[in-house]
Amino acid sequence: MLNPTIITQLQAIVGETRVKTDADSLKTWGCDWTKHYTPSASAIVFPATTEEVQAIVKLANQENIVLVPSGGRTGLSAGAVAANNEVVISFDRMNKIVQFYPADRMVKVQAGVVTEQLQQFADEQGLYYPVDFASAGSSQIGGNIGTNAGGIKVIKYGMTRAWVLGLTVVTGKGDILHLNKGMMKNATGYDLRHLFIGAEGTLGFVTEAEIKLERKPRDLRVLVLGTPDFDSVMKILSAFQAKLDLTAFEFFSDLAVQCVTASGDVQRAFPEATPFYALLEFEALSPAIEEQAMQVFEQCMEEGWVINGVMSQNETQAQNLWRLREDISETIAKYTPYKNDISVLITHVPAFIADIDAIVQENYPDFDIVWFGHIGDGNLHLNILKPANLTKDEFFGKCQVVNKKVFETVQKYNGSISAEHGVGMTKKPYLDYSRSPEEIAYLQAIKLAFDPNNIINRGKIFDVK
Ligand SMILES: O=C(O)CC[C@@H](O)C(=O)O
Ligand SMILES: [Zn+2]
Repeated sequence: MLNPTIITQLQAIVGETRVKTDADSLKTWGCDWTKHYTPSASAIVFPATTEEVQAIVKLANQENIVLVPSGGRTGLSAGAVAANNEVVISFDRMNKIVQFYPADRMVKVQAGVVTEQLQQFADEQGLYYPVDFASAGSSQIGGNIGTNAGGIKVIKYGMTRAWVLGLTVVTGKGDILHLNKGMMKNATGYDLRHLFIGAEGTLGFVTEAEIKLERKPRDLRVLVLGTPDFDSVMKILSAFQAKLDLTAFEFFSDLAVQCVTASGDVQRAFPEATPFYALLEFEALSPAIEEQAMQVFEQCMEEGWVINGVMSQNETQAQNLWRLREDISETIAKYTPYKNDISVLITHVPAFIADIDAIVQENYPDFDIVWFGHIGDGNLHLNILKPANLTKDEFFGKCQVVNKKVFETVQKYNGSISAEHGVGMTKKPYLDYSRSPEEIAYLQAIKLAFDPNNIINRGKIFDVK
């Protein structure tokens, strides 16, 4: 329970109606999509400017109040969950496009701008914001920056980091910093902007960002190829990459397709089921490129790597094929899945998957496993579905035991325990499988340099003394 005088002080900063303490609001803004924790926020505050955020941070330092940043609440690692009576700072009101710089192909936005809103703005200018994922309709740019969000176009366009040219932040100390100010070139020492990207809001609040835009892709074609086994998926990747510049390369298993098509409004790519599918996309900039793609497709069929496949003939078909991949996460949510978001070098993917498969077969003989992911980037999403006869706690307990083996394998291949969803609270106990003790000590020192009283997003990624 928050002291009523603090509520009054928060209201004095943001306005009386901009502080919510009713049960519904505490529940809604106190959590993200993670199902592991019970939200327990003490208040939700909706600032409208960087200066208001600064005033809140200064008050929090004086009164020792812990703050949790909240964007579109689509996170999957509990990075934006308030489970310990924290005050949540929501960016819902900071949703304006601030300024467009056509000569720089850049736009300055507030942190609460929704990803899709930015994509649409870019489109209206004849340009393109390439970071894309299924939750683009809800996720906010500030949250994307916090997790260095990836998604379905990383193979060509990189992660969110590649598109952030500048940041305005309020540090945990309450200082406003303008980092890199949108410049392409700036060789003046440490680039603090990059520390805030992927920091999951532990160093301070991102309030505005300068975002680079790109030329629009043209004549995109989507191919879905059914494969007899996982190894064929990687052979298909090499065959296509040798001849074409891909804008996406994803994979998923037939169980994923069963879950998506069960929803009723998405069709299979072709009638017969195959164990795995590769989805790839490229720009058919000329008939020769399209011809080249068909040749590789035929070569893959001759090699036995592809059993069946289709190529989109129009935009609607392309969208339907994409939905087979993009709808997976949402359609499996009802099974309370235990999620892994792991990555290794592409070189190691075949051996890594074989090891993970052996662990899964031995330890989860009775559980349904949905395999999918951005395998062209070496990123696998492993989702274990909860059997109806187990409670959530029993199920997560069992998965956590097996998780140790999964993460030992990640470590064996020098991989990451979180490729794109972040560490938050769910992956915090496993951080040392990907980061050395020396590295974690530097991270903790950096955290305390920006947030000496440990006011912002306390207990996320790692603990500090
Ligand atoms: O739900 C998941 O495990 C992955 C969600 C998202 O990163 C995706 O690639 O669809
Ligand atoms: Zn993903």
